Amino acid sequence: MLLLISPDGVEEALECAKAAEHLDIVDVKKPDEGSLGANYPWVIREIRGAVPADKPVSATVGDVPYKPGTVAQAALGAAVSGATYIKVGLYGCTTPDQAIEVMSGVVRAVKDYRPDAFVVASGYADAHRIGCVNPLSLPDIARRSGSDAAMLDTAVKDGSRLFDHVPPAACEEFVRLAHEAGLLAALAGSVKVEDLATLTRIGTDIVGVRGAVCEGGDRNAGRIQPRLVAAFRAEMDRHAQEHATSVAAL
Ligand SMILES: O=C[C@H](O)COP(=O)(O)O
Repeated sequence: MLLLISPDGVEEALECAKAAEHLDIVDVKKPDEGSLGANYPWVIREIRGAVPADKPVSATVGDVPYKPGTVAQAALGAAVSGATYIKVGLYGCTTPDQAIEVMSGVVRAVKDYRPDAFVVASGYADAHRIGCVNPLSLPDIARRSGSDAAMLDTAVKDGSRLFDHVPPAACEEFVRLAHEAGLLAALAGSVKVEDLATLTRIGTDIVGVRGAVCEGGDRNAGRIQPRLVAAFRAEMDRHAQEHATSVAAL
């Protein structure tokens, strides 16, 4: 399982750089603009320069409206700024067809510019609270739009977590559908260390965190701490090993 960490700007990205050996993807966002809030192009550029070259930089394009042209142009902006993972939160899409239209535009805009870029179609585990597409429709939306991964995060950061809205069995189904479609499955949403056993067991490819690696577990007031990133990674590795041992024993 890959570890994606979301700093809110250059200062925190530098903290991530200190813990670079423990993480896999640095995900630029602007949390005060929403769960997948987009940051400025120059921030993405600066973070790309600050993070070791072998670590991919991801950028969120925002909690986007159903405006395919606008979103495609914004996604290209993120790619031009140096992000190679482009994450789109399909906040304003109420039907799978709308979401496919938005993601198809993103895929074309980004891959025409950089064919090896990795496009992530993200929905929300708490979609029922905001009226957007159903979480389990994301793998099909990602597949039909030519995206590379399907993701879930939570839209409302009020302390409720991924499994509060999409229980483990449904997350397992999400991962299964993503894999069946040839995609990676990414899961996030106030994920904590105690969720790692389940996320590992169900075959999650990427886990995204912020709060869990911030001081005091506070994604807003706390800052990302390299020692918490290292500790989170150690737990991930421990669970991966335990899981491999239990599978081998079957
Ligand atoms: O993409 C990952 C998100 O930033 C997760 O943030 P969170 O762990 O604070 O919910």
